[in-house]
Amino acid sequence: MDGKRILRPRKLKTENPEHWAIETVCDQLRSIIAKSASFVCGGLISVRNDGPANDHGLASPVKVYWCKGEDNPTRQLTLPLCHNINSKNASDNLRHLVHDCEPATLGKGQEDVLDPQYRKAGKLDPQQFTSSFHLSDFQILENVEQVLLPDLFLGQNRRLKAELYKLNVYSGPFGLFRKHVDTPRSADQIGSLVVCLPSSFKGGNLIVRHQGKEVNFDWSQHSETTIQWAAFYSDCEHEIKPVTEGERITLTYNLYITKTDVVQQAGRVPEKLILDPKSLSSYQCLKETLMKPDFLRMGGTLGIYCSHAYPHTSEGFEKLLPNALKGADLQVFSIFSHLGMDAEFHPVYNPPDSESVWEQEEPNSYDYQAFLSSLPIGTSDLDLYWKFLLFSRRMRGLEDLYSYAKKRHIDLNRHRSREDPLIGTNVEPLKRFFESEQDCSMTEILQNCRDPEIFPGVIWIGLPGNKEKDFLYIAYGNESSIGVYYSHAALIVDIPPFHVRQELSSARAW
Ligand SMILES: O=C(O)CCC(=O)C(=O)O
Ligand SMILES: [Fe+2]
Repeated sequence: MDGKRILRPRKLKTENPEHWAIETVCDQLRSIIAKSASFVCGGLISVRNDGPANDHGLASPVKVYWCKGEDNPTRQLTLPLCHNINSKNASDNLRHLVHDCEPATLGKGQEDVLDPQYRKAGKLDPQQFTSSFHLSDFQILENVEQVLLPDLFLGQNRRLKAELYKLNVYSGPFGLFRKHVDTPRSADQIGSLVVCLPSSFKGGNLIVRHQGKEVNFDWSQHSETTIQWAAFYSDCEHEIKPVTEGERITLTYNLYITKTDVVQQAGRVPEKLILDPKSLSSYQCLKETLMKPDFLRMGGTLGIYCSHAYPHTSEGFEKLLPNALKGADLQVFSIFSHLGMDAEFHPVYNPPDSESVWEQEEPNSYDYQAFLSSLPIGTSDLDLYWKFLLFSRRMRGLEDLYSYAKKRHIDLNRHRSREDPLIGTNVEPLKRFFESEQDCSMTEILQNCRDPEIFPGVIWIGLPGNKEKDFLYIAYGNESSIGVYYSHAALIVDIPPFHVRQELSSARAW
């Protein structure tokens, strides 16, 4: 599929208010996804000049202790350097720290490789060092939770857990880390946190990007006297520009989501910190649209491509939903849930384009007439056909539309456009080596391996950006092949018909 094309709701031939209202809600959703949610945050803590740490949020100088191996002495360095009694010793210790670090690797595919053109830095593993810096002294995780893990629906109780990952030193004049995305270590990893210790350097900006937006952290100016930090979702691309002078010394942490139990009262999010989805500006816009009778009067389905990447084919990911949702995806999910509508996370498969079964059909055209003749309502009106689909969803929900068609031998496949994605029934772990014995087409392999569902008439919003390996296959036959099939992630939202929305709005006080 052409990734650059904007997927708009299919334009029907007649211009009517219903189609106009669909366009409006799609634009609103696109703008929620494009602008509103945050993907990164950061802060600064000044180090006190002297005297004991006071309660004005100032930090004590940071002591770092490290030992390169059993035969080596344990060394200590206090940062900022000016806090050491003997400045000559301090500079020596800083040199020792730089020297004792091993070259830092980077993840390429499944491997960790050394490539100084791409990453030039030193590292110590957590078992080789300790420090007097503790995130909890400055409530850094609580701050990060407010931005990256806002509690948008009551009872959610998700929290962040940080695991110290490395100490890194990026030294001038060539220390850098080019554009990359951090390798998630497990299904519950949601972000990365970097804490820059007080040590003078120039350059070394950290730039974090997500969907065309970027945040540039220039820590050089206050590098000598402050601790500076940044946290971001792990799927955001980021880079460290070259350090031109000095030593940029960081502690990096992996951030994981955890769900606190109600029993663990201490871990509960205080009620005052739970954001009300109604306070989001996008909530108002959506609510107004949903109250318009012209918008999907008979109900319908939206397929909203996720804005962030998820390890949705990692073992155990399904259990983390919806807690694992990030940024704009969380906002979309919370708003619809709050309005009483079903929003579900599903893997989505883009059709194997080259398939002859789809090639036969004109792109973008449904074989309405053929389908209509197989329908009990016996009408040839396009709009009624459309409404029939929506109506059957109203009656029995999405899943039943599929089994309805199956029972009556209605081949939905024939009525889909070549471009329509297929929706995976469940979030499932990566399937390794599905074997197909004869000459199987890609469609058959996909269908046998995952059995995704075909829903004509889903209104797709956004772009299928991030993809995950979904299954690996070997197809035997005349021309045997081996390959990987990817899936995207989307939120599938069932929009009830207008009269049900009216009931929901009064029952739930929208
Ligand atoms: O030091 C930083 O600012 C970011 C470090 C980083 O991207 C990493 O360790 O993967
Ligand atoms: Fe990184």
